[in-house]
Parts: sequence; structure tokens; C-alpha cells
Amino acid sequence: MSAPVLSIRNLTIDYIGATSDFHAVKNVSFDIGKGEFFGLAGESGCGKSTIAFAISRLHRPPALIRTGSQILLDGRDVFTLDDAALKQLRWREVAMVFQSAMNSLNPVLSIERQFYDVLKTHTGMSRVAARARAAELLKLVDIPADRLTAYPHQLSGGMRQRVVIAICLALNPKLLIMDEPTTALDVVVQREILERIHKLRQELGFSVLFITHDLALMVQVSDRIGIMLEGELVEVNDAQAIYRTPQHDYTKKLWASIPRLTGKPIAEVTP
Ligand SMILES: Nc1ncnc2c1ncn2[C@@H]1O[C@H](COP(=O)(O)OP(=O)(O)OP(=O)(O)O)[C@@H](O)[C@H]1O
Repeated sequence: MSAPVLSIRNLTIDYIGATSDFHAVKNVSFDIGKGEFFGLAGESGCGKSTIAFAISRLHRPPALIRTGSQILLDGRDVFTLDDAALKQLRWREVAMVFQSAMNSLNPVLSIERQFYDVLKTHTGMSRVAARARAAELLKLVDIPADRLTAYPHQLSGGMRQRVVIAICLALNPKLLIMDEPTTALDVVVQREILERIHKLRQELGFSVLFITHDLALMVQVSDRIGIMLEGELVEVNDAQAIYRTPQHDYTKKLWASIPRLTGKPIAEVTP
């Protein structure tokens, strides 16, 4: 792998409780290469989102990152950044799309205005230049520029999600984190959006951290996959190896639990 964009070492995160602490992430280490599509899978509550929040330093008490944890983004230590550097980090270096992202658009502002707000705040761009850039970004996600004047409620859920992704790409981030980005959408729209992202990262060169519990979907879009179990990263391998020759018992169990239309679990079906 070329120099990694993201390098996580010994990441340990606890949620501090009144009587005891909950160990959400336990000594996790992995890298994501430039342009790589990396999937993080595992059942609900295994710590995936906690890792995503730590990368953008969005975690808040009671989350506590333990000493010895390190996250390097393009070689810079995320945990030592001051407020100004942190502002740079968010959007410009790392952008995040959440599960409910399509509902994160402001309902009373036009799509154009929402692009303008981000571009003006982070780059001081003029309204005219922002309009041109917004049209270009919408095109990337297959939305015609005439939708710039629309309000969120005038767009379908899939379109709103694509608008959010386009806004996330506005400042050319090095890493796009997608935490269950398409779970609320139907499977066809889900697939279209992921295929678009897959192509875009090849064209634009950003890396992706894709989080989901849908392992079958993940294998189709990821280069490598990490499997998490109760806060630990138990297996990391090429997507095809995770599919064809899973090593860890838990990965095998995950596959065995996925039903197929044929009635056989996915692990018994030749792709
Ligand atoms: N603010 C909090 N206080 C206490 N415990 C928390 C807090 N946030 C998360 N947790 C716990 O930490 C664990 C990891 O949560 P996290 O959201 O990272 O899991 P996840 O793998 O992303 O799950 P999901 O797929 O359901 O989003 C869970 O058991 C959760 O209950």
C-alpha cells in the first residue's frame, strides 16, 4: 500500500459510567490507503461509529480516548490538533455522511444555499462561484443543475442523500466516512449511490471508510474489509478473501447468518 491516508494505532475508547466503564473500542489498529475503499463491518454496538467519530474528533464525554491511542490523517496526529487545525480537518480532510444524512439538509434553505454556506464558510467563495461549483458537484452525483433552486422536500430520499454526498465532496476531502449512509433507502437506490461513490473515488482519488452491518453489500464495493466484534478488530483482509476464505469464526458466522433467495446461506452459494 502507498503511504496511508488514515493510520489508526492502538485505538482504545471507553464510555465512562457512574459505576463502571464500557469498553467500546479495544486496541484497534488499521490503515486506509490513498484511494482505497475500506469497509468496517460488525453487529450493532461493536464500536464502528465510535471509531468514525474519533477520526473527526467528534466524540464527546462520556467517551474517553485512552492514552496510547493514535490516529494519523495524512501523517498528522488528529489528537494533537488545535481548534484552527481541527476546523481544517473537518470537511477539508475528512467529510462524514451519516445514516440520517438525507434529513440533515436544512428544510427551509434551497440546495444552492446549502452548498454556498459550506463553500463560503470554508473557502470564502463568492455566491456566483459557489453556484458554479455546486452545479459541478451535483453533476458528479447525477443530479441536474436546475435542481439547485429546489428545497429538500422537493427531492426524493435518494436525491437528498446524493446532495449530502456532493456537499461532502465540495472541499475535496482526502477521506469520506460513510456511516450506514444508505440504510434508510431502498436497495436499488442504495446500490446506485454506492456505485457512484465507487466511481467517484477512482476519478477524484479520495479514500472511503464505509461502515455497515450489511456484509454482502460491503463485499461488492470495498477493496478491503475489517470485521469488528465487541470492540475488537478480529479480521482484516481483501474483500474477496473475506467473502471466499473468511478466517475468523465470527466472520464465518456473519456469512452463515445471511439468508439467500435460494434458501441457502450466502456462504454456501457460488457467486
Ligand atoms: N454516549 C454513550 N454512552 C455510553 N455508551 C455508549 C455511548 N455511545 C455508544 N455507546 C455504546 O458503545 C458501544 C459502541 O457503539 P457504536 O455506536 O460505536 O456501535 P456501532 O457498531 O456503530 O453500532 P450501530 O451499528 O448500531 O451503529 C455500544 O454498545 C453503545 O451502546
